[in-house]
Amino acid sequence: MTGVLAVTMGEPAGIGPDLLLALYAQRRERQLPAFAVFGHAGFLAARARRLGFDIAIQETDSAGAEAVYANRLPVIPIEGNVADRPGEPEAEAAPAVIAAIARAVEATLAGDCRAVVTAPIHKGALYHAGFRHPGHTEFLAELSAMGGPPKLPVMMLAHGDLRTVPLTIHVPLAQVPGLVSHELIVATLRVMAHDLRARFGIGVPRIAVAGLNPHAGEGGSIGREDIDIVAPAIAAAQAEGIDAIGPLPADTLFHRPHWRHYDAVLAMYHDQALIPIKTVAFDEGVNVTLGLPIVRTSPDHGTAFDLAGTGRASPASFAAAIAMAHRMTAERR
Ligand SMILES: NC(=O)C1=CN([C@@H]2O[C@H](COP(=O)(O)OP(=O)(O)OC[C@H]3O[C@@H](n4cnc5c(N)ncnc54)[C@H](O)[C@@H]3O)[C@@H](O)[C@H]2O)C=CC1
Ligand SMILES: NCC(=O)COP(=O)(O)O
Repeated sequence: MTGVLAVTMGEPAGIGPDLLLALYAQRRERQLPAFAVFGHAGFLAARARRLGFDIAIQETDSAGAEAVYANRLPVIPIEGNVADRPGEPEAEAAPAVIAAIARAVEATLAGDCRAVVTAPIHKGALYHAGFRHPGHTEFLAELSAMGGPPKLPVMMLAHGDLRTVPLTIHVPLAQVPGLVSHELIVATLRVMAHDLRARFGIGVPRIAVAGLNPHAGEGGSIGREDIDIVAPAIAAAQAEGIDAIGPLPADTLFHRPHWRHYDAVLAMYHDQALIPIKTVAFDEGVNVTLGLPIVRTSPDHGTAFDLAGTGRASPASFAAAIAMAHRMTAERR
């Protein structure tokens, strides 16, 4: 697999543009693989000036980006109304934010780029502008399906050997019990088992499944979902040869000696999965989407409007996302 990594510009009012510019400025000392930014060139130049970066930007296409990268930041131009106003999201920028993601996926599916690394989007700002996907994860699945029915995308947060997956993602907590189903658990375990092998090189991945209820239901006295739904789904996955165990109490599962026995944890909802990673590794955690025909990674943090345009945001998680996308595609170059 040849070419650059496709980095999307993300929410212009957030820290994503600051970080990708900072990483380009530090590309040599960090030994970063070549990347191109799918974004608005004028906006990126303005943000670079604001932050005091002496970065030359060159508009190009995916094929020309690798040759440009050594001396100029390659930008695959996305047109639109994108202003340099840190901390002030504007609905007019939303079409360019969305188009940057769509174009990056298109180029990667076509084999012109190696993988997609997304800068954070502000979900509220995009919903306001009519974006109908909960987040990148579901949008990427739809784009990757190229008009067919989307496959199940699975969100994983990863740092070292701690890897967590939320079964349900951006849904109100009140809806979670109704969404925890036999089919979704088995399908998610299949994707995890497959991609832990294919993307992470783990021969026989061991997956722990967290219970939905406190103490995994305490034998049914604190909710029956773990007995009626989660346990039978794990048994069905085991019958297919997937090394899954549970349901285990979510609070003690993340006690360090415990999670080290597993290659990944399937949690039942967003915060159950993301809090452990963001507690131990907010600076270096990576969000990686499983179940796609392409590699997609992202920093684990969001748009941090409070830091945008200040130069104070840490690029470490973004750098880790780039490094993971590089590792996952390097052996196929
Ligand atoms: N992959 C994506 O597109 C993601 C998008 N988001 C979106 O970001 C928006 C804001 O979300 P929040 O919950 O406020 O989380 P956030 O991660 O943007 O900020 C939480 C706190 O962490 C700090 N922080 C974040 N990144 C940092 C960095 N690189 N260096 C230093 N400090 C940093 C912020 O200043 C803030 O105090 C929401 O719209 C959310 O949906 C959140 C996570 C991922
Ligand atoms: N909390 C994780 C997050 O918001 C990232 O979602 P996505 O945009 O990667 O689907």
